[in-house]
Amino acid sequence: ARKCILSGLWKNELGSNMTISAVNTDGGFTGLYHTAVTATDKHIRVSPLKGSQKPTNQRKQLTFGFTVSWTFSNSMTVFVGQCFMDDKGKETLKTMWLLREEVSSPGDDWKATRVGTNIFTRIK
Ligand SMILES: O=C(CCCC[C@@H]1SC[C@@H]2NC(=O)N[C@@H]21)NCCc1cc([N+](=O)[O-])ccc1O
Repeated sequence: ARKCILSGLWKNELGSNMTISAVNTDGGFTGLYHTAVTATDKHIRVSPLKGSQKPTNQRKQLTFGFTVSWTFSNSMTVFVGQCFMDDKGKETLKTMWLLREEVSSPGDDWKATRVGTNIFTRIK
């Protein structure tokens, strides 16, 4: 494919994997996220994701964003990124994320958000 396509199965350098469903005409998509890591001692479970991308007819290397609402912890992560394709047609999703945990009081708000990067590649 000469254009990045988000739908399919992806993994990142932490060992997490995600499945993105078909992208609809307005760029919306849903999927499932299975994180390999967690900051809680909770048992990790698959969590839903919802996102949107710029329609591919405009961009080859499209930008996107998605939200994962964790089913096992009162926290939420948003990912934003871009799909890059090398000259062999290999796609890479370079992303940054914000992880917001639920804290018990506004006084703890300062420590409630973590930030990081993740790189995703396709799982054949
Ligand atoms: O762990 C999670 C959900 C999974 C996040 C996985 C991240 S998303 C970015 C990165 N990429 C990826 O694949 N996986 C990781 N929430 C913990 C928040 C939390 C922390 C504490 N605490 O630290 O005390 C207490 C209560 C809490 O709810």
